Amino acid sequence: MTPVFEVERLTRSFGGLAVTQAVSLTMAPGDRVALIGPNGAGKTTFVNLVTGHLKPNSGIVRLAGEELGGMSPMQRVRRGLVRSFQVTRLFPEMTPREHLALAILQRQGRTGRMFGTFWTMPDVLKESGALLATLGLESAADLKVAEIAYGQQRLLEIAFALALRPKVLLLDEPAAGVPQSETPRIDAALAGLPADLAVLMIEHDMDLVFRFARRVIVLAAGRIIFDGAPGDAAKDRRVREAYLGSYADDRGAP
Ligand SMILES: Nc1ncnc2c1ncn2[C@@H]1O[C@H](COP(=O)(O)OP(=O)(O)OP(=O)(O)O)[C@@H](O)[C@H]1O
Repeated sequence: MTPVFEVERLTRSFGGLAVTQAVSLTMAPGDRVALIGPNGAGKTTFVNLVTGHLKPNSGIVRLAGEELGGMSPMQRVRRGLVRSFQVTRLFPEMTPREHLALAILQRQGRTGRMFGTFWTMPDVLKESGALLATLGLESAADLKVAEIAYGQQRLLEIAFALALRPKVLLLDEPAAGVPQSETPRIDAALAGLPADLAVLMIEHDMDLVFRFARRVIVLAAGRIIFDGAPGDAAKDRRVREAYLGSYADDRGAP
C-alpha cells in the first residue's frame, strides 16, 4: 500500500547530544504502530520534529507524498498530521460538545465568530454527536470539562484530534494518569478509531501497547533498534536489553 507517512533519516542533536539519529519509518493507512523505548530515548523529540515544533538538522518528513519541511505545525495539522490535543490545553469551562464544535469549525475554516451559533448548524451538531458517540462521551457531552473524569478528558483529546480529520494521528501516552478502572474506555476508543487512519502511539503501558499495536518500533538512544511485530519485539535480545526485559519475562517469553 502507498505510504501515507514517510520519515527519512531524521536527525537532530542538542549540543553534543545526538537525540534523533537517522530515524526512518513509513506508515500505511490503517497502521497501528506503537513507538516505545526507555526514558530519554528520544520519542518526544521525534514527535516534535515531525509535527514541526522542532527543526531537524537533516532528514525528510512526507505526508501523503508531500514534503512537510519548512511548514509550521498548523500547516501540518491542516494537511492531516495531527497530534492528540493535551488535557492541559482543554478549556475547563467549556463542554466536550463545544470543544468538538470548535475543532470542526476550525477545520472547515469557519470563523471563530460563528462558534456562538453552532447550535443552529445541523452538520456541526451531527458530526460532533457522532464523535462523542465514537469515544463513549455522550453522558459527559454537556458538562464542563473541569467536571468530567480525567479519563474522559483524555478521550476528549482524541475526539478533538479526530474532529480535525487526520490522515496520521500521533497519540502521546493516551493512558498516562488514567486510573486502571477507566482504561477499558481508552481501549474501546482506540479500537473504534477510523480503520483507514494511520496511528502512531507513544506509550509506556506495555499491556496497552500489546493490546493496541500491530507493529512496534523501539527507539533507544535516538536510534530505531527494532521495527516489527509486537510478539517478535518481546523476544528480541536487543529490545529486551534496552527496554522490555522485565515485561517479556513476566509474560513468559523465551
Ligand atoms: N530542548 C532540549 N535541549 C537539550 N536536550 C534535550 C532537549 N529536549 C530533549 N533533550 C534530551 O534529549 C533526550 C531525549 O529526550 P526525549 O524527551 O525526546 O525522550 P523520550 O523518549 O520522550 O523520554 P520520556 O519517555 O521520558 O518522555 C534526553 O536526553 C533529553 O534530555
